[in-house]
Amino acid sequence: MPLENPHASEGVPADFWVRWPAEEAARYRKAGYWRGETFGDQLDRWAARFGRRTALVDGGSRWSYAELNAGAERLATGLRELGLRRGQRVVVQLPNCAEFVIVWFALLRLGVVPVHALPGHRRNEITHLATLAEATAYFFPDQHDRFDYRELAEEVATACPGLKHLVVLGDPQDRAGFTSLNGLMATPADPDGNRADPPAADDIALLLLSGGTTGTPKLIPRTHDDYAYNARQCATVARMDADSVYLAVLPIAFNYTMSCPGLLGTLQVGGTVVMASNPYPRTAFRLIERERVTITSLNPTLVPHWLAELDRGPADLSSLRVLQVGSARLADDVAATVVERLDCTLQQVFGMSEGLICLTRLDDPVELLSTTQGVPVSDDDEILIVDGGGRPVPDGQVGELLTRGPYTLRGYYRAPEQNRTSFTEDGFYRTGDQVRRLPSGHLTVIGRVKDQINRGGVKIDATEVEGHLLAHPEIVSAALVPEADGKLGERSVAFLVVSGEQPSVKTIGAFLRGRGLAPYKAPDRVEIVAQMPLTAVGKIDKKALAATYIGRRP
Ligand SMILES: O=C(O)c1cccc(O)c1O
Repeated sequence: MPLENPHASEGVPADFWVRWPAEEAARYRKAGYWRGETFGDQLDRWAARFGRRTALVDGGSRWSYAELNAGAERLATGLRELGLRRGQRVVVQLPNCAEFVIVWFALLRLGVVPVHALPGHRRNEITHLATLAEATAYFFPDQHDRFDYRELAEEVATACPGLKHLVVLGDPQDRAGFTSLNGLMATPADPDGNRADPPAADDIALLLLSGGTTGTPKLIPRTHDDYAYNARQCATVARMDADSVYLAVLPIAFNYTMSCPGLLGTLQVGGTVVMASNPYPRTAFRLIERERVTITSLNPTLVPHWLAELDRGPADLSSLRVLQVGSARLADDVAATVVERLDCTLQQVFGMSEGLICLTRLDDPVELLSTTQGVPVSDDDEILIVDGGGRPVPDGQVGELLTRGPYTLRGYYRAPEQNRTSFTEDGFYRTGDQVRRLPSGHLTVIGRVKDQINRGGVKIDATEVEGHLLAHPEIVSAALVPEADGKLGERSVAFLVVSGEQPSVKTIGAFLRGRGLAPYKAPDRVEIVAQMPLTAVGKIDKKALAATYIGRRP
């Protein structure tokens, strides 16, 4: 099956992915946004330029740029000998560790496309991703966070006959059909072989996951060209340089941690990336002290834990210059506290794996730093803020954010139906976020129109969970609705109409786990109702549910 529809650039709906129109692509190249350089080539260039500088720190092990490149070279050779080829897709589900980075660059050097699964995903999600992407391999750890991924891999392999290779980081336990990642990483390098059939810079480099609102996770194609630009712009705005030390606290598979500026933004300026193996502030503080970390990124849920850890005892965070907070709305008062308590610059981040990234600028006045979610990172990010009828609203008024630009997708991967509704005819992506724009260009996130719960920065697709709830024999009707939560920002409430015995949160959670759903998607609260309020067109009226049963204030 061809990976792309050759007519996509002529405006014909693409089955696989939608390229930017030729005119825009030419403009982005001319402007120097798209540089025609793959991530494999970038790693070569960085290794030549930054050779012995430290690229990566993971626990006690340190990798120079030259060592990172050599490691990626060996693994790429091993993966090629295993049979992986340019254009194939693989599911990668690895925690924050050096191996994630080596796997990522080895794959991209060959033009094999990683699908960025999250550590919390389980049978249902991984099976869906592997099936949708027609993946030929699955990379996973032996164990992580008290979960054994080897069992999961065996279940997934049964459900996905197309998965030829199960590549495990750590102990394969002699399980049949498992390939040891460490073994592959010891392959003698064949650099020429690895470059025999290189990808193009405007090919899909990776597939990110959408937060989703339509029942099943969607895949976001990102090219070498556009993703490198994303990382570079964010690194410039965050004023990163070769002395920057970035601490990866949130899952590395997140777009936020990968390239806003994250891992990729740091590497392209010759800085150092430090992997935190867990998100606890104590771990982070120790690493900040030891490695003299200069920048890290958190979500709003972690912020109070950091402040509490500061209260607990002295910590030397003097090296920290920028604290990014994003992936959910940071409350203005918490932002003000961060500005006051931490001797570094708060940088609010609002963005999406689909593309557009907004950052507050380091020299923004405190008022803007603590009440807005920043300005797009590219001069060519196009922003429209529209009312329900699609008409632009004046500055200062709230509307839905639409966007288009040099690193914002033009269509989801293999989702022609979805693409008809997620994009305007002229290629603007409908973000589903409600924002307000100040005359300075700063955006403030007010709410959302999409059917989603943002649970501590992790997005849950309400429709997807409702579909699973309806599979329960006694659930007649189901609606998942966000509710304000002091710790998570939002938590999920499942409103249920049931025919038999009333299920509890616990039994519902167990039921969903049994269906292979990621545990974070289970409702935090269950509310049984006699019947659902309906809208004029007969859909469940979630606004009415929220108004009746949910306190508006946290
Ligand atoms: O949700 C966000 O704000 C966000 C920020 C940076 C990068 C992302 O992918 C995001 O989803």
